[in-house]
Amino acid sequence: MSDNKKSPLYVTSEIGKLKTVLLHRPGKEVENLTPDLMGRLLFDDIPYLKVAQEEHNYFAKTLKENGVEVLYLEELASEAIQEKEVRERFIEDFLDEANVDGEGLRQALRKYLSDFKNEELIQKAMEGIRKKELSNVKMKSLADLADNDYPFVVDPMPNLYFTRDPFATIGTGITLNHMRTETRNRETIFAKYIFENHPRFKDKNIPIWFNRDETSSLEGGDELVLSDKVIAVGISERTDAISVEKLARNIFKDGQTFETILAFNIPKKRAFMHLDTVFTMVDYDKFTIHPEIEGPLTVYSITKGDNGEINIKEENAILEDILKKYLGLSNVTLIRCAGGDPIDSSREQWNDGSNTLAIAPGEVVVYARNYVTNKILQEHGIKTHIIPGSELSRGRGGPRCMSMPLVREDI
Ligand SMILES: NC(=O)NCCC[C@H](N)C(=O)O
Repeated sequence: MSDNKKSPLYVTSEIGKLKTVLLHRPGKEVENLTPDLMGRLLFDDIPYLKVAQEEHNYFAKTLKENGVEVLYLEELASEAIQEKEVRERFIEDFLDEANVDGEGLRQALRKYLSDFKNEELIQKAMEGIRKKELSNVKMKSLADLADNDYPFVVDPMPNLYFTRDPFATIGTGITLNHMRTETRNRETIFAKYIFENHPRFKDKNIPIWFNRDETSSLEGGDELVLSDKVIAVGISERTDAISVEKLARNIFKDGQTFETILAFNIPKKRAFMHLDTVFTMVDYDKFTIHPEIEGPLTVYSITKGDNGEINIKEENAILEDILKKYLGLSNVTLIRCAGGDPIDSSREQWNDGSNTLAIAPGEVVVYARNYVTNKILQEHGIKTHIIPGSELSRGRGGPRCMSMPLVREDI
């Protein structure tokens, strides 16, 4: 893929030196969480925003100090809607996807949003709109008069700081994902507008391997680029098996270097919502793993067949041997979360002990609170960049979940 090195997107591994990454600093959307909303909006507690932002700033600073260009979702999105026609289209799509029904309410919201500058409009779209914000806007909506208990006219999107999930960079393209839940599916509108309209990406012929109008779901936390030939995808609580097959057919057709997709069938449960909550790559031949998935794990290989067809096979070997075979390695080490101790590993996995972000081969960003696993990583020769995550982890995501690499060097 060396001809493509000028592409605004270029990711051929999980561990190549990280050059450009997309983050979102958590904003007021997190303060629109209430106990009644937590379950539906996929949080287990309400983070203290001030501290969550400080922790996030530390994360961004760690990346910048290590030579990474940090881009912010909120900035790219507001730069993408500069043209009046694009901004208007964005508002209409946003209202549709927020299920704002009834012309009276839509008119009130259009009027309310018309005063916002682009940056403020994007922030507002992210944070949600409380009913009381519309008290000065004349509204003629029967629904508003009748359903007066619910405090929002538009729900917040508190999971946006997990930039890993709504789209994923693979090679020089993306999957623009269809998410399992409505709350997370709404987030994909920002990536759609960025890739279609931002000068950095617009007209750059970025291939889209999977689009958000698909009916089956695929989420970025399940998509791991292990090498320029091999992709791992989780079949999980969030990603359907059929989505993996669709991705394989599209990516194999497109002339990229990828030849195999390893589909990891993992238990469907909240704590393991994506493959990257239980398995990440930390070095050429080393991976973190949560021991609880090792027993139930089944891996299927999908390879390029003749005439655009694909071959699907259940792999009958242990995970180390499957990885050795497809990655052409003579040795593979699986580093178990908290060394496999049943109590420490489930506690640390819950707070993303297995969810590392590699910034170079053998160098990862991890949360301080997972000190048992971090020490074991260090004993395996892995350099750990330790960041605080007491508030950030309340959303159930770690450093890999909070980052979407756009460019990495080849390994
Ligand atoms: N890749 C990841 O595992 N992302 C973490 C997403 C956490 C978020 N609260 C969610 O449930 O979707």
